[in-house]
Amino acid sequence: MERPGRLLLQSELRVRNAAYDVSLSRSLLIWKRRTSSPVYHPFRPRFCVPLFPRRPDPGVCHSVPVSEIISVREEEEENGSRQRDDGSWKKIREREGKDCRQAFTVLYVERCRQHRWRCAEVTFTCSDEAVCQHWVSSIREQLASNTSRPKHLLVYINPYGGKRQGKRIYEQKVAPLFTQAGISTSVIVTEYANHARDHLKMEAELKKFDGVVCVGGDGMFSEIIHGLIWRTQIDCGVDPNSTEEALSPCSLRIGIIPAGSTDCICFASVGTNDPVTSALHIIVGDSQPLDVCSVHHNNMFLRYSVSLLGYGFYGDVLSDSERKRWMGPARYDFSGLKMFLTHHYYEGTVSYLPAKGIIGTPRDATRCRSGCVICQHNGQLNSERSEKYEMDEASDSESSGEWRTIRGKFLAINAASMSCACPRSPKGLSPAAHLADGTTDLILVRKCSRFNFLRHLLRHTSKDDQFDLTFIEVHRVRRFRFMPRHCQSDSDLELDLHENSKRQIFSQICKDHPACGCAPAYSSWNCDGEILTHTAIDVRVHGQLIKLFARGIEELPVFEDLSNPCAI
Ligand SMILES: CCCCCCCCCCCCC/C=C/[C@@H](O)[C@H](COP(=O)(O)O)NC(C)=O
Ligand SMILES: Nc1ncnc2c1ncn2[C@@H]1O[C@H](COP(=O)(O)OP(=O)(O)O)[C@@H](O)[C@H]1O
Ligand SMILES: [Ca+2]
Repeated sequence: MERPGRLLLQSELRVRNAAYDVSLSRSLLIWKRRTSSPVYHPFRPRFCVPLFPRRPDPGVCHSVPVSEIISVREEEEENGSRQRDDGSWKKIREREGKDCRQAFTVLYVERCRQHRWRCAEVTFTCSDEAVCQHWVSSIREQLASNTSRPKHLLVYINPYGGKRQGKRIYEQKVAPLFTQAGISTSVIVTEYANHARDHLKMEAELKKFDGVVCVGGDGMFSEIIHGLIWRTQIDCGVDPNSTEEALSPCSLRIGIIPAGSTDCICFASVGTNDPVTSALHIIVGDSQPLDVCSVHHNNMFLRYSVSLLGYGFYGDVLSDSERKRWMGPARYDFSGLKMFLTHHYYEGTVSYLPAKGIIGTPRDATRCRSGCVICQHNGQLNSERSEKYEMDEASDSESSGEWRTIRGKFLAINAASMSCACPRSPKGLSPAAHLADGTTDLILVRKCSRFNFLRHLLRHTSKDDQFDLTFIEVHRVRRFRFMPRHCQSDSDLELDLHENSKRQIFSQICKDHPACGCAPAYSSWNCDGEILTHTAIDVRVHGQLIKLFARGIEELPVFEDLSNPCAI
């Protein structure tokens, strides 16, 4: 068997007017300039920004992982011009040697600022046609042997998400890249809300595809997972409505092309909201598992959530902003300010099952990043647990008293299954939350002054810890329940009868008169950007139920000369 580092090909080729030693192994394509004194650097560095001064001069030596090559294209010289194999014409450069007859272009991923990826290209010329052919076929062979790359994709576009640019973004920025990478697509532009969900549930021929692409915002992504999770359970014979049954993980990966208002699922799993970056993560076949919460009311299934489940502040912001959709993404700023000033608090009881045996807490300084060991460790733990305890987990723990209960008045109750980072808050609602650790971070913001709540909110946008305040508590949990005060048991209600009846009458009178300062009894739940129809809910985390075409946010690489294959 061949060792991974063994060279498959090595030739002297030309890049523009300079000679390069070019080599291909299973893992890397390297081109290294032959002369030791660099005079002319025809290429941009692999990284757009010169972040790494200790690296060898990037004009002299480049390396690209084979896994990050997008495609290879043959170029042919004809009548003094060079013709691409796609038929378009390109003027040959004068400085190219006359003996250079054949050329091929490699398209590859280039990393730019703030986790953005771009498609870069390099053209190699060689005097021998056979050598050129050999290079092209060898690179293509390597790409074809990568089984994680998708070949056929089912694309859903929400034409009305965000600034209504979904269709244009897909056609102009994404589709040409898919074509270059040899990916075939079946595209559906949705005609009504829940079109994508219902198509996935009932019609889509999922066997034909290697993945689903969602062009839209968090609400559109929610439609896609509802369709896909439902369909997977039906196909696997699992009751999708069950509160206790373990759900079957979905095999098809989902790619998100951000074209919505918040796009926090894309931002928190890729590090940026950029359609080209997302398209490239899909092309190279990345895979990132993701936790999903199921939400039930009285044993009746309501919805799934992957990012934020928010009662109080975020629920009110969403309800208010839905009436202002015409404003586009700015509706959240408007409603956010309005709800901050309104300053409603809500009473209720939160019970939760703390996540035991896991590594990590919501107050950690470590962040969930590409290849996260915490997600790997806790993910493994979760699958062992579900094999061991099967369906009895909840009742067992309840009787053994593992559940904890908190009663109080809350400005907000937020459950973040991932950081919920987005451009508005680049570190997110729970900066240390993990994409795939099988837990959600339950954040309780108790009634406090407007000034204190503002301090908490502003800390989402600064380096300060938004949980380091006396009226905030945060717990990493596997399961939780919420019961608004007015739904509590008779004995509870009797205790508060006097105060309660006074309040209920008062709140009814005041429902349409918020200026009097009387708070309504209920808020609603914001579930990944959708309003839930019930306030009393039971939430359970299903670790790693779905997978994205993403790899988590990449750490900024620290290059040492020795780690660079060109320097060895
Ligand atoms: C006074 C300064 C206030 C700064 C507060 C910053 C906190 C912002 C945290 C936002 C967390 C958003 C979590 C994601 C929610 C989306 O699912 C949802 C729906 O997104 P979509 O419209 O479908 O893209 N958007 C909102 C705002 O509820
Ligand atoms: N063709 C359509 N017409 C109307 N609504 C749609 C359509 N397709 C999807 N939707 C709905 O639009 C809502 C918002 O979509 P989303 O893409 O998340 O944008 P935004 O981030 O601006 O909210 C989602 O709830 C989705 O179900
Ligand atoms: Ca999680």
